[in-house]
Amino acid sequence: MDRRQIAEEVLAAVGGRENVTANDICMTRLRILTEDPSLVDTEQLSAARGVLGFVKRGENGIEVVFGPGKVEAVHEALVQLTGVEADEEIFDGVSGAGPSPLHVHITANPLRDAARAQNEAEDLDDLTPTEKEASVEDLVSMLDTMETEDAAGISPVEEGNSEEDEEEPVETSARVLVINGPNINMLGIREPDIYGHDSYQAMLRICHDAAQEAGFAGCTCFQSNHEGDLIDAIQDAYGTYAGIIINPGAYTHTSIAILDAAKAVGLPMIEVHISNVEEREEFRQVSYIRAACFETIMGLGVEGYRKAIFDMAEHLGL
Ligand SMILES: O=C1C[C@@](O)(C(=O)O)C[C@@H](O)[C@@H]1O
Repeated sequence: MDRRQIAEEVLAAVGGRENVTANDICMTRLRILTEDPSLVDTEQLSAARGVLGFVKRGENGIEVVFGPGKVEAVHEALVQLTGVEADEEIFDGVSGAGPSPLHVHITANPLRDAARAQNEAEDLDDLTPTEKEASVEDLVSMLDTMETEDAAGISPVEEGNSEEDEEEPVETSARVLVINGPNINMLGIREPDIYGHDSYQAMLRICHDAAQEAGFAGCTCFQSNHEGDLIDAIQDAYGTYAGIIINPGAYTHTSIAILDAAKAVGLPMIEVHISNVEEREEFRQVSYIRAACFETIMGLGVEGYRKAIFDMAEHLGL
């Protein structure tokens, strides 16, 4: 991703460099004040590469959402292109509307398509509680058959590091991806003395519930017995998910390629193992993925996924 090209695309969408009167960044957002807000083309903005969504602030302000770790580079390029230095007080005194709902641009990929399907189906507000239950169940089984359960999504979450963020919390669209490697789909059947009696379905339910309780907008569970599929899932998560919970199964101990994919996308990751691998065979003592994870949870059975999701939410400031 060429940061300068992205900054140029963003600038073109907000009415050109002359239309930018001030700018700043926070964790995942590029903040821009425009001279003439009517020149902002939100469709064009949504289509700009790397842009996950935008939030309008007051009359003239707009926050453009990028994945974590991307916004600084784009901001740097934007400052160079506009010659307008960052101003931390950019939105001080911006009156009027609080943040508008987050508009999200989603480009095609299988996980996102699953997300979109669920997002549409997840519009449960006008259903009765029983209908809601039923819809969630239907959805879970539908997405399970695709080896993907649950919502996928969109943007990372930002930390409320400014005063007005604390006053006007933006509803998050942060979604978490749970990736499981080979044989995890055999939970409940597979060596129950080591992995317990809880089924894979039970684990999916834990993830789904935990994600909802922890404040995520959704959760996708993906399982594959194939290394390349796991790598694809990690790559597809880029720009879509706020964080990844991963149990690579036996690939934990062998796969440099999965580690490389994790490092490539740079998303916050937690490594989970159902069993306590530290107390097992010598060959399980190596974990390649650990180098890309900020936390490892092991030996808690399927409950480890719940902890991971809550820890991820805390890490993201949800
Ligand atoms: O498949 C698995 C499951 C595992 O990752 C766990 O969750 O405990 C531990 C791995 O060593 C093993 O190969």
